[in-house]
Amino acid sequence: MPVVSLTSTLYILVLVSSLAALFAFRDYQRRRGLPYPPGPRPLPLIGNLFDIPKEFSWLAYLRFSKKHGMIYFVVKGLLTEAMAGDVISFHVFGQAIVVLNSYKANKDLLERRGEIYSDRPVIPIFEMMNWQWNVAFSKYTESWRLSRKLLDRGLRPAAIAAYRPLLQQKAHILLSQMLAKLDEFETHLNHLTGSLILAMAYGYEVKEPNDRKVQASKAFLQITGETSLPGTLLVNDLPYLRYVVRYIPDWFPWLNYKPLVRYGYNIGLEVLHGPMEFVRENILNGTAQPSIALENLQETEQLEEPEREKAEQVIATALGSVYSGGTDTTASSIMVFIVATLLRPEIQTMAQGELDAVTGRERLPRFEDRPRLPFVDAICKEVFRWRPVTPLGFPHATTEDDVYKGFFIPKGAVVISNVWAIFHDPVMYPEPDVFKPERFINPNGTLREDPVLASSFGFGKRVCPGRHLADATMFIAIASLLSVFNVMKKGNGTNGGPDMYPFTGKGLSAPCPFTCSIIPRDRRAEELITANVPEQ
Ligand code: HEM
Repeated sequence: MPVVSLTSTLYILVLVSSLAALFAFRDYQRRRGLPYPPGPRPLPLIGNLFDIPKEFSWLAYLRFSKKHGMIYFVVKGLLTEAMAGDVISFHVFGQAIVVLNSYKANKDLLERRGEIYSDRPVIPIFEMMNWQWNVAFSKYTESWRLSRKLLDRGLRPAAIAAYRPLLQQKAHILLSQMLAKLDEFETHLNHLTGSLILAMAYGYEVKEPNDRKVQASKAFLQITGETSLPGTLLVNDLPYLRYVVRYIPDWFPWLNYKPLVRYGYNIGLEVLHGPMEFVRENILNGTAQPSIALENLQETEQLEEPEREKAEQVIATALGSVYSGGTDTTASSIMVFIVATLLRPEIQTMAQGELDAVTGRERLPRFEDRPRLPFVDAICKEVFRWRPVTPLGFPHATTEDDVYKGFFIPKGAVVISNVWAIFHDPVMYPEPDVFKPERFINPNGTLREDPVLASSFGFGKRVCPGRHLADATMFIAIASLLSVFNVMKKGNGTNGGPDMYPFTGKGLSAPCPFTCSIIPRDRRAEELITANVPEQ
């Protein structure tokens, strides 16, 4: 007996080693001997599964990047370090993951070679929830192009400029809500960004602070953030698992995805169809308000079936993607501003001085004031840099084999932009962990433009279509808040360091719940708020 079992063991060993050697040989042939970008040594089969942490992976990627490629050189007699490990790679169950840690590598690949770097990886959990319709997760296909064209048209700078009165009105509502319930600032910020997108996209007016449509988009983005990155869910790293998970009993740990899939599936349907049904009903009743949906639906009227149905599907998917992707990102960025103000209160005083000089405290700030508010603008820029809410952007995928700096990047590789690494490079941004809007002010007091900051919104063909809206919303919300409110630490404690305000560490990085005092600056501020409450 023991002899038979020894023989079988030997057979298995020989088979496994031969298969491994065959795969290694075929992989070597495919790479034409070129190496993959540097990275930690993978273990057999599972690869680097345990090297990629489930939380704050941008920090781990930055560490690996330094470990695998810091170079040192002398500038003006000083020993200077720079990152050469700007492209690193990992393998998880045979899937190549390439992380781009510098602005240059992201521009070179995602933009200049955009034709082969603009796909999205298949994320099994999203397919299980039936979320492939979403523009952000869609493969690089013709239907993505159609939805994307609609979004680029509806959210282009000229279109956003036309929405300025609406943006100002929403900012004034924010101020009045803050005044009424000072402690509920997070709810008010979600209301601001959610109601703005729902009004623009569907002509839907949010009335309740906890409106169901706003909650649904928040839930959608939260699931996205918590499940999309490599290393967060086993089923994403080992896609074949999706075919067996339905047979796994509910009590089984790690692989019980059924509740998540059910929840995500329902939220997905709500986001995709809910607001569109609202618009269609209103068109029938003759009460539809101007919106991107209405404008596009009217254009489809002259089409015949099935073209008309297809066009309506493009509108629903494009707007469902905007509604699900644009709410929480902007609201979280304004929350970052509040945390930054708590850490550096003098920033608030400086910005208020600038605002008061422009408005004379006779009125609230407007978009036309922006050129005369460089410091407020610098605060918005520094918020994006200091704590980017999407520190790893959203993963791209390659559609062809490629070679960069002598390294092989295979077709189907997941490509991640480490925006955090770009924004925390001490050579480009000295003292990167300090919130310092001053870094964007020129010695003559004007605003210093920094093209690198655009990285907050991704790269190439998949760059965020909502970036102009996000930028405008951030400016008007921050300028309006600063002009009438003081943000202060609650109680009489010290302001502490950045660790006092922890951030979430999966996909989307937003401040964890915190308390603070947001109170009107004085009687004049209260009068300005109440005099500007829009009629609803
Ligand atoms: C502070 C606010 C925001 C940030 C930081 C942000 C960031 C991003 C990033 C990093 C991407 C991925 C880009 C890439 O793959 O290279 C993205 C994609 C996207 N964003 Fe935003 N975004 C914000 C606001 C918005 C808003 C307001 C909207 C809608 C009005 C929006 C809609 C989208 C959509 C639909 C995509 C998918 C694009 C595609 O795959 O073609 N985002 N965003």
